[in-house]
Amino acid sequence: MDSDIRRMAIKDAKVLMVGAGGIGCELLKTLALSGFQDIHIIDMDTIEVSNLNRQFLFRKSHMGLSKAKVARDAVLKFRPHINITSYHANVKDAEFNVEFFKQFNVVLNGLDNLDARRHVNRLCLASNVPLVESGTTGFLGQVTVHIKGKTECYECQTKPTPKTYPVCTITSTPSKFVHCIVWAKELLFAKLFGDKNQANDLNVHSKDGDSTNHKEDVFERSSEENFDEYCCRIYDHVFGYNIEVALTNEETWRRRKKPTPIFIRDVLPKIKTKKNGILFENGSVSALPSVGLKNPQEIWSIAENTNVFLEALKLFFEQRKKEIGNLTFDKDDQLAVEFVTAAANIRASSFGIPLHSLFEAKGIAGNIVHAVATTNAIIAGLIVIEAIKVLQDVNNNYRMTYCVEHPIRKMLLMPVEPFEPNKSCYVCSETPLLLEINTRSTKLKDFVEKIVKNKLGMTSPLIMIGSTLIYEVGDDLEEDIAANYTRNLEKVLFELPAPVTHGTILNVEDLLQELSCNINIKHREEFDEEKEPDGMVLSGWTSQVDKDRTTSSSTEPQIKDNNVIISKSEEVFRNKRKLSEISKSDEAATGKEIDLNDDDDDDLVLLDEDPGHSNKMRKLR
Ligand SMILES: Nc1ncnc2c1ncn2[C@@H]1O[C@H](COP(=O)(O)OP(=O)(O)OP(=O)(O)O)[C@@H](O)[C@H]1O
Ligand SMILES: [Zn+2]
Repeated sequence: MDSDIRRMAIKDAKVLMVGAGGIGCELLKTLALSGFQDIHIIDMDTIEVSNLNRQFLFRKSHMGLSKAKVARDAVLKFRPHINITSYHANVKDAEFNVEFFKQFNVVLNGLDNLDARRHVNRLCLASNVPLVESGTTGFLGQVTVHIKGKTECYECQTKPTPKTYPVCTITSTPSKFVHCIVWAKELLFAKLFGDKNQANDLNVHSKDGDSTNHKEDVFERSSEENFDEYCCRIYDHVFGYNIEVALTNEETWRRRKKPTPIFIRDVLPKIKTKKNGILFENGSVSALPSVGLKNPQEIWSIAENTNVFLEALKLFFEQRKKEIGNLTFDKDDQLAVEFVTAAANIRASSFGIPLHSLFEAKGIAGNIVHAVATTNAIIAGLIVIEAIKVLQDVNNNYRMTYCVEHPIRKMLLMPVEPFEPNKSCYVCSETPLLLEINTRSTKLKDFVEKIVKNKLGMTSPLIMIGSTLIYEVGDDLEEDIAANYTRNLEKVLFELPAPVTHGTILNVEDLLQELSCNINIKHREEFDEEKEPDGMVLSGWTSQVDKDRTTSSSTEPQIKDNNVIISKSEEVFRNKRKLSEISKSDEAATGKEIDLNDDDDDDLVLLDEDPGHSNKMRKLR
């Protein structure tokens, strides 16, 4: 009987899948094999070679084709009689509005970024369609269920920001290889190739507080300097001179191992002139061939790192001149990875930190967590289990399930009961927010960028003050109205047609997401540049970002990231949050605390599996 009900629920269901990547391919296959007959799938991407190792519905011949379409065709080959509709599009496109979402019984996410997840969450709330959300990071993964009014929504909990490091650790006292990587990409790379106007703490300060940056133009090449001379000078400055200056701060080294300055003359007694790097097939430049290196898994000697550093630096100036001034580190930029690896290794050597291979350094610099196909398969299976429960809607026994890397209570899959909606969540509970802002100096455009788009995640916002419409986004706006909005963007809040002052309530609405939110304005004259870099503070719904900002400096190097990693680290965090609650019962049973929230990401904590030693923990390095 039960199985009949289940079969009917599955057969009659119309489901929307968002994302046809690692999780999506597994999910589409599992849905089809479980008896689902009407599946719609949205993915904006085309197939790349890097997808083929785990997105098994795709073959080499599919490269460049739509993921959604190819996934559909592949599954129809073994389930020809079911309906699969594919959309090669961004889920944030206007066609996927509330009306579109309403036709589905459940929405299943297999996405890789926060932005799209938040958007789908809002559309599911607005259309009252249950959402099964998922994510994986290597061996870790999770499936969560979000049902309007019954469970927390995807945004009820604040999201953590990527891990940051104290400025002084990066600039003066690195103790781990990751500190050298952050220094190499966020400071050195940024200084040499990035936006010159950005704050950059590359130069250390001597004991009298004087910066080593005597000459403003220490990183500029002078007209009489050739490239080889310039590269050597930069090398000696950052690895030699700067370290010598740092050593004058005796207090710093009282309890620490002193670093060793490294000058070119110590590493490469005779500098040979080398030929230029060669162009890779895909057009990217590499310094490796000309310095006689090819194995990315090998750890280079300090002389080899020096050669790579000098060659890469030269190649940037000779062959990628046009990009200089606009570059930010990108893990897919071969030359940038080579430069950062070499620079990080030379610095690591100076500080007595073990060196790493290009492959390892790239992983650390790009925050790459290698995908594990089995985790995606397990997560896809769990999504289908939860989707079936949602469709049957019998006894509300939904579970948030976390896939962990090491057994906890001998379990690798940890089911947790869902939480209730957070009453102060501005997304599902529509609670008002408070914005402290200088209404006399802040322009509307700053409010739109920093608050409406970045913080509130709105894509098609409309801003009202009382009954006055002051800003709106839309393709079909009449010319004079659009021009009026553009003028408003340049106005200070106080000067808008309906002036924003202390006590004003702004209404911000996203028409596509059907989300509306009231923001109470509190005028404030001064903001701390370091702690409140936005020059405005949104509260009521406290985001992790705000919390972190108040404790760290604005110039603090951050592991900035692509969406993949932000969303993935967030999933790890969510795992930890829920698991820390599970750990409470373990704590009671074992009398020991399970340190799942251990901040030091080098330490893994594992319960001893031997029942005789069940209250023991091992700390793995
Ligand atoms: N806004 C969006 N609209 C539609 N599809 C999206 C959107 N954002 C992300 N996706 C899709 O979600 C999928 C996520 O899959 P996955 O995490 O495996 O990433 P990937 O891009 O395939 O692989 P990787 O990033 O690991 O190289 C991708 O296929 C991506 O195109
Ligand atoms: Zn919520």
